[in-house]
Amino acid sequence: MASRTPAHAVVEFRGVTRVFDRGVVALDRVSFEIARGEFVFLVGPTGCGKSTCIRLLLKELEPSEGEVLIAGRRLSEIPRARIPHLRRNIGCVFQDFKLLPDRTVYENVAYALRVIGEPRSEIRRKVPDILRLVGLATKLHNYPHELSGGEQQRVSIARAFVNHPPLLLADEPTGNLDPETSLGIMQLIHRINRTGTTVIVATHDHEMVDRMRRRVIELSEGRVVRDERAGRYRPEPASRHPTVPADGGGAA
Ligand SMILES: Nc1ncnc2c1ncn2[C@@H]1O[C@H](COP(=O)(O)OP(=O)(O)OP(=O)(O)O)[C@@H](O)[C@H]1O
Repeated sequence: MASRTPAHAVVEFRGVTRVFDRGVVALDRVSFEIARGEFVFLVGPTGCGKSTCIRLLLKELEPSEGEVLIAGRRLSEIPRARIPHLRRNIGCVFQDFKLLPDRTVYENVAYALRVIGEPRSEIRRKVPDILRLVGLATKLHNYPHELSGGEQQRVSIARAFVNHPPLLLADEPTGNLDPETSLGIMQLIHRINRTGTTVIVATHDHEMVDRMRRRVIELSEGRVVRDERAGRYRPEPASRHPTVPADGGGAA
C-alpha cells in the first residue's frame, strides 16, 4: 500500500497504541506528523508516554497497533539487521548522559564514529570540530567524572551530533541540570536544529518550553491532548483546549 506520509514529514505516528504487560496502555491511538527541520517539545506528566514515543522511534519497542514512520518508511518493515542503520541516522541525548566513564571526552565522541567504521583521519578531523562547537575544546582529555553535569551533557550532544543525523531525539536532556546550565544545553540543541536537523525533546522542563516557544505536543495518559505551533508548557488561559487545566494544575 502506498504511504500517505507527506514528502516533508520526517516522523509520523499513525494511530499508535502501545500496551505493556498487565494491560498498561502507555500510548492510545497517538497520531502526529513532524516536518523536516521542526523543533518539537513532547510534554506531559510522568508516565504519560513520552519515553515510549522515543523508544518506538528507535525501534526499541514495537507498537501494539498503528504505525511509526521515519522519512516515509514504516519502522515495522525494517528488518532487525537494518536497525543499526536506522539508529545511525538518529542522534540521542538522555537525562543521564550515558557516557563511557573510563574513556576521555575525545574517546567518548570518537567511539561513536569508530563503531560505524569512519576512517581514522575523519575521526581526527571531526571530533575536535564538534567538541569546539559544543564549547569543550579545552576538555578533550578529561574523563566524564572530571566534568560538570552540563559539560557531560555537552559531550553527549557532541556524540549524538558528530554524524550530523537528520533527526535528534532528546529524552529529558536538562533533567539533571540547574536552570542556567539547562539554558545553555537548550541553546545548543536549538543551534543543532538550525542546521536543519529535526529535533524532538521530551521534557518536564516548563521554564525551557515557555522560553523557547516552539511546537508543543502534550500527552496525557497516553493520548495527544494538545498540539500547538508556538506553545507553552501549559496551554494559554484563553486556550481552545478546555480538557487540560489552564491554571497550572497537575504535575510539573
Ligand atoms: N517496559 C515497560 N513495562 C511495563 N510498563 C511500562 C514499560 N515502559 C513504560 N511503561 C509504562 O507505560 C507508561 C508510559 O511510560 P513512559 O516511560 O513512556 O512515560 P513518560 O511520559 O516518559 O514518563 P517520565 O516523564 O516519568 O519519564 C507508564 O505507565 C509506564 O509505567
